[in-house]
Amino acid sequence: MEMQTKDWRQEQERLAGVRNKLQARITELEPEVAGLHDQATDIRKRFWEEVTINTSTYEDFEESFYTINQQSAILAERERGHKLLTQQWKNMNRLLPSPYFGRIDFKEDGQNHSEQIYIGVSSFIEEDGLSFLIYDWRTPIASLYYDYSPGLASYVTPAGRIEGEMELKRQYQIQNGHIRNMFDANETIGDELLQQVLGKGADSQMKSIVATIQKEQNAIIRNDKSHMLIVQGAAGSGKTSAALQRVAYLLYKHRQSIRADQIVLYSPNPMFTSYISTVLPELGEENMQQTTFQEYLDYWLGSSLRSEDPFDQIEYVLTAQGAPGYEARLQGIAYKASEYFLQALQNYGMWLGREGMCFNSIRIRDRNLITAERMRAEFYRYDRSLPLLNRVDLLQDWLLNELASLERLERDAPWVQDELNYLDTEQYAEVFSMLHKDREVFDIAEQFATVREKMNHKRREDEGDFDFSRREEDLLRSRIVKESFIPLRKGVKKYSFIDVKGIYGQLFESEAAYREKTNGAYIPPLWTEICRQTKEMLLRNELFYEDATPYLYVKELIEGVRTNTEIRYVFVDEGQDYSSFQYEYLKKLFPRARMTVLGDFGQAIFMQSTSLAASDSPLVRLFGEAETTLVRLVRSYRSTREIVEFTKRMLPGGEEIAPFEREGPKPLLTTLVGGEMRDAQILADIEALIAEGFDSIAVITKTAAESREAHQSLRIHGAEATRLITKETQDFEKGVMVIPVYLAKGVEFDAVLVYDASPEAYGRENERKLLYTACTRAMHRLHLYATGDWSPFVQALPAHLYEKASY
Ligand SMILES: Nc1ncnc2c1ncn2[C@@H]1O[C@H](COP(=O)(O)OP(=O)(O)OP(=O)(O)O)[C@@H](O)[C@H]1O
Repeated sequence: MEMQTKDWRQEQERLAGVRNKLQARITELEPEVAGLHDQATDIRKRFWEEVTINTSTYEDFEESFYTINQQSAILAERERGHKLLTQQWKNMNRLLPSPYFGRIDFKEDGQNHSEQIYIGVSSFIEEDGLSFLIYDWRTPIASLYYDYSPGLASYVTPAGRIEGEMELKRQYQIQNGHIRNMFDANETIGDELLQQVLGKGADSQMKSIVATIQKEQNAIIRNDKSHMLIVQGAAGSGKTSAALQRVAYLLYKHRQSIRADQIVLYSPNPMFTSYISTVLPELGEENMQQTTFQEYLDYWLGSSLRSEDPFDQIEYVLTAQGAPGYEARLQGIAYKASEYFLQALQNYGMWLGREGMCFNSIRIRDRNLITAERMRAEFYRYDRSLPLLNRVDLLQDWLLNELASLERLERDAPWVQDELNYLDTEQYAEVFSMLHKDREVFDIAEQFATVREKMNHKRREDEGDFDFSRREEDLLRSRIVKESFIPLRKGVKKYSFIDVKGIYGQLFESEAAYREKTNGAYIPPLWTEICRQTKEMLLRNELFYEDATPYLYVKELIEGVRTNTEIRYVFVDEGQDYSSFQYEYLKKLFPRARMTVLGDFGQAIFMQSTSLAASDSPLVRLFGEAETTLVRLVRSYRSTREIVEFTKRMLPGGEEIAPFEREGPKPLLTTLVGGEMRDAQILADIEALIAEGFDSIAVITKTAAESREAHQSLRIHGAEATRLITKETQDFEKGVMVIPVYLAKGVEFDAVLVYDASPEAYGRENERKLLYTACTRAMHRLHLYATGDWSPFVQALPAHLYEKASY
């Protein structure tokens, strides 16, 4: 929209005015911020010099205690003040180059003039403490900016809904204190600023979308009602962006009660973690905790068992077709992620309550101290109505008692005698001096003994005496035995007497046994082979990825559930890639947390995927319908209209996906006569893309194996600078890279080159979503290559959606 010059001038003047005030406040705060900092460090340094600890009398002690308390109270007060001021100071500095990005003029019903609301990344209030020069984007009134076009509008405050009329909505691009651009929005004109933002190139770091949050995204960001918020959103619809804005919103809204480390976000891989790590700091907030499910599994499984990671699992699924046992493994993956299996394990828990618990004998020096049989007998003696957990605790107490009495008996065991004989003089000396110390410590007894010695004119027992050496030996024996019982006791406390591996393993003995133990659970057809594979892994102290969560589930069924009550919000990104099992798990792990799950079933490329949106989705059942809100995002912001039109046709049900209006060339399908030709052509295309100014370019392959080959062969053809991305890659950088599709999830590139779009690569139904995921990583350009036929998912697309080339 054309802007009146008068408006421009006024806006420039206001901007200059606000910036002056910001600058003034910064200058004002500067010495205080610096001074406070000095003071605080100063006090901390002198802290222990000023308080002398005097404990000779009780009053002195009280006095010192009081001084310490007082000092630390002053310190805490100063530090609190310091933190607040520093925060303010930082906010002002962040505002200075670009104080705001939006403005609305709002006339509240019943008022006769409208108020100008300028919106920025944090609030800035006049010296008088009353008028807002800038409103934080998270304030209630700022939601008007995101939710409405000019016209009737309303927003919700803690006191109720405020209605009125929005007379103006204006967007600004302000850089280094200058207005670069200004747009007025009305019903017909879309989001100009968004148009501009989306036209730019991909970055190695995700950016905040605070200035252009869309209405449907705003609903996600500000949702504070449900226990479970599920977002099913098309590729590029801003799920991750909205999630991060939501974290910032929650931190603001609940700033009195929630810290950043009480929010945890599950990411698909470490590279993704680095990709999104700058968004919150950019918004002036601290980062939430970030982790992956794998990290958690590894932590709790400890060193006793090694779990495969999800990337090795998917690599197997994608590359091992035709290998013996392949079909069974696939069935196993699906089954072990299902609610059938969850139910089966719950039933198994009941069964274990009646029979079949497995224990590890407690052994000392290749000898059974307490056998598994004894434990089992003891265990099933307890009241059967008690839950498994409580009986395990009873058994634990019993074991600790048993150990105590066995320890006494053990002192006379032959091996202890052997050890005694091998003790060196140093160890003897140590015990000897211990015995003497004993004597000095009990100095009343010592004095008494001395007196008695004098009275009786009799020398008392000493080193040379028989009794003394017996005591010495006793002490040595008990020390030797104690040493070797410490680990046993520790083990019992950590439940290592429970044979979880055996308990999990015995589920996979035979079909009939499984049926019996799980109360007639559903069994997949290739069960016998699934059993064989599972047991083979267990024998090597390994677990398939699909077994890891169920294994922990069984472990906790018996040992009790681990919980973290600190965490208040859990975010799961790429939520379609988690099994119902894993969700069940997260729910238990964080009993006081609300959950936000974001994902796209269209990109469900792992076998254990969960549908997020279906009415019978296990996710909805997790907290129940009443506690769950489901939001769908269908507008795709990442890719140009041409790319979205192309990709959405690959998905059944993809019709509902709507592109944001941004134009570019159609996807290009290049057919080549051979692999050599392909590599040469890909290199030429990369050169051309770089010349066009694109600097984030990804050659996407189906598997890691294919990535390695492609990378190798592209290098041979001259692409030295190309980077190979593997599951170990920690940082996301710009440039040209080769990457397997399952690692490219969640990130985006200026240009995507699908290395091999043949039927061999993407032919089976479960490969459809892989191809879709690969293609939807592209923002501006999409190229596909094939050396023979095209994948059926490409062939099925109408020809007007792409260009063709062949060499
Ligand atoms: N409101 C918005 N304003 C500006 N940019 C946006 C907005 N929403 C989304 N985007 C941009 O669209 C792109 C895709 O966003 P994002 O990665 O959050 O989508 P996603 O739904 O998580 O995608 P995927 O499912 O493919 O991982 C990003 O570049 C993001 O900055």
